[in-house]
Amino acid sequence: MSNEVNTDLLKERSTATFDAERLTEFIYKGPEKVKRKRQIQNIVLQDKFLQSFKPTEFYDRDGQYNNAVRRQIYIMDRLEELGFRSETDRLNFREAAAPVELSPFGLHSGMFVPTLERQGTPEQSRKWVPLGKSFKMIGTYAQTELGHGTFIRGLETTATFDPETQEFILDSPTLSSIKYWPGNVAKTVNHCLVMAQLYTQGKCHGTHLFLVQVRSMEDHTIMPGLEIGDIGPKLGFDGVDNGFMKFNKYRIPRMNMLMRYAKVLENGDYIKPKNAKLTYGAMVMVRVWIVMDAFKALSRATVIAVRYSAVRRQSELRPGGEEAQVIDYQTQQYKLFPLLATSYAFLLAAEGMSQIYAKISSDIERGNLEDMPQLHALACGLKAFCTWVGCEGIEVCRMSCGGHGYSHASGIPKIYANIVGACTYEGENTVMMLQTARYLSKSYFRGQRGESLPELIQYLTIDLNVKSTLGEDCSFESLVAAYSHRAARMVATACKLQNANKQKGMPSHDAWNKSTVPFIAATKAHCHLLYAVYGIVENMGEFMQDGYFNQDQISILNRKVLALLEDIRPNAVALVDAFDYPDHLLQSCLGRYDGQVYEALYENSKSSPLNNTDIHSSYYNYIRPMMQKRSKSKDISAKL
Ligand SMILES: CCCCCCCCCCCCCCCCCCCCCC(=O)SCCNC(=O)CCNC(=O)[C@H](O)C(C)(C)COP(=O)(O)OP(=O)(O)OC[C@H]1O[C@@H](n2cnc3c(N)ncnc32)[C@H](O)[C@@H]1OP(=O)(O)O
Ligand SMILES: Cc1cc2nc3c(=O)[nH]c(=O)nc-3n(C[C@H](O)[C@H](O)[C@H](O)COP(=O)(O)OP(=O)(O)OC[C@H]3O[C@@H](n4cnc5c(N)ncnc54)[C@H](O)[C@@H]3O)c2cc1C
Repeated sequence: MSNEVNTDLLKERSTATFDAERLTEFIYKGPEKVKRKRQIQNIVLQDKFLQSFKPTEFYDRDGQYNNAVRRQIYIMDRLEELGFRSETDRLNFREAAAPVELSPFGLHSGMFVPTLERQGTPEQSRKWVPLGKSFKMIGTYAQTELGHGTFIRGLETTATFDPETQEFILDSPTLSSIKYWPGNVAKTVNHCLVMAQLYTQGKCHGTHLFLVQVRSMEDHTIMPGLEIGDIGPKLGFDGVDNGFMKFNKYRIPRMNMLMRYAKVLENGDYIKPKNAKLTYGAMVMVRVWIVMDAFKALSRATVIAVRYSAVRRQSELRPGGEEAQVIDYQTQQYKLFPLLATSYAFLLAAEGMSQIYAKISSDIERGNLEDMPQLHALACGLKAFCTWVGCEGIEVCRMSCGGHGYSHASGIPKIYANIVGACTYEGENTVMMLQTARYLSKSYFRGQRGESLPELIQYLTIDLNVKSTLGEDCSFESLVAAYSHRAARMVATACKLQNANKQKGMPSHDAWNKSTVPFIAATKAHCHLLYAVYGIVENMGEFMQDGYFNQDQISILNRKVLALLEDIRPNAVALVDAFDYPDHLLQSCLGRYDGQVYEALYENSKSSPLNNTDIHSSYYNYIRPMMQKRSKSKDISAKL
């Protein structure tokens, strides 16, 4: 490979109107943090073991899982040796060391240990959390069943208290009650946090979490009374062993129920939690993280597509002129620049969401549950919105790289295959949006009654008769007002339909169901408040429906969006460079910093396993016999 940087990319970088390094410092919160991140990434780059892995797509599933376990355990050991204690250092190391591989221990660190910490009594946490943190106990979060994922109240696994033995008996009474999907259940873990219907004194008290040992701590054999296995290949997540698990009257001690909020006493008495939804805390936390995952996935795809578009030349823009960089086509800019802006918006939204989560979750820990519904609504809506928009955007990035985007060598298919799972896991997106919609609906009616609303949704009470004051400058205030107006109008419309349904005599659940399509649209509009001119132009109908904008204003917006493409054009490469994703993190022949994409693609294709031999065994096994048979055939059409 040549060491030179592609001349087009060099030019792009030299003509940027701002210093990309300053923006990188803003993203990572200061020059010292950027320096530290790069140092850590360099440690990974110098590490011979970590660099010895071929791209994951060159391994079969068994190989991918095996490599994932091997690599992740090596990462854990190295983190210990290096003495990295800060969460940021550890995350930077992990991301650099395994940039496109999901960890078979992800749910252990991401859900299992935090849930033990937050949902266990102080005594339970003291006992289990150190075991989890030191990986003496490896666990996961096992909730979903063959028959139910969304509807947690419909889960069928039972945990029946037996006061005689002071145990819970876990059982899978039906086929549909078999746990199905939980990550890392199949081969990796020896413990699970199992969500099951609690029965005591003959009464069901709803779903609760239980710590269940599923494999022997000595030899990893499956505990008697359990059936466990892998669910098979999926769209992505190849390094993750999503599993099934069936309980056959399997006993665990009473104290293995997580009892921070709800309790079962020795005599079988049940003590209710302050709020039954506290058991769902782990899901809320992961939904918040997913917003950051959506940012990472979309921004990586955007870096790849923008850099490649600056290097790729195709067709003549000026008749008879040189072939143009595809980034100079207005249509290409319209595809990619809004995604670049969206990436930045997602980053800020994810950071804002994390701060809100930290504040409200610490209130909850202290027993103040007042803001729980607001946190839930925000996390559900943003998780769904950012994963939907992120996935659509990644697909646009892939297609904007033409044919090469379709190759794994572009790096984009893997980004997509992993993040698209997030539209489903941790709450299917439509269902999540409808949770936010319920919150908006209730808040709208509260606003109508003159009650005060939390700051984020105070816009629901604005006067809908006011028209836009947007002028040539497309001021920030006029844009925010437009989004608020559109969302408020759409929420009001959906609520009015819900009300009209009720007034027709429908029971409230039907009145709700028969207004959920407009509610989803309204909730998307609510989440869309992150956007500016592009979002209006793309959804013009919704902004115009009640004549909020006049014809002149629409023309202003259409002109503005095209002018913005021109403003961004000289800065597009610098704006993606600022994310500061090194090549080994992107794992993309198209998104390389040096832009040497053709050399990289050509080199990469040589490592395809099909190139191990010039003549493939299938020639001897099938093609040659077929040709020999045909050449002996009397059929003249087979003779050349
Ligand atoms: C490669 C390239 C890399 C490059 C790119 C790099 C980027 C990386 C990209 C890749 C990523 C890497 C990551 C790897 C690891 C991932 C592992 C995956 C983990 C997945 C784990 C899971 O997948 S684990 C299972 C999750 N499974 C759910 O998520 C079920 C949803 N289902 C519900 O969540 C409930 O079922 C549902 C609907 C709320 C109703 O709940 P329900 O029926 O009990 O309640 P009701 O309907 O009766 O509601 C009664 C009232 O409670 C309110 N309420 C409900 N919940 C509440 C709450 N939490 N807080 C407050 N309030 C709440 C509700 O809003 C009502 O309020 P109101 O009355 O005011 O209307
Ligand atoms: C990659 C991946 C990893 C996963 N990891 C885990 C894990 O570690 N642990 C775990 O416990 N689970 C895990 N899951 C399972 C996941 O959490 C569930 O699949 C998810 O919650 C969706 O539930 P479901 O499959 O029941 O979908 P369903 O609810 O059956 O969805 C099917 C359709 O019905 C619609 N629908 C359902 N209910 C409603 C409603 N009330 N209103 C309107 N529409 C509705 C949905 O919108 C969807 O279109 C994982 C799933 C995936 C894909």
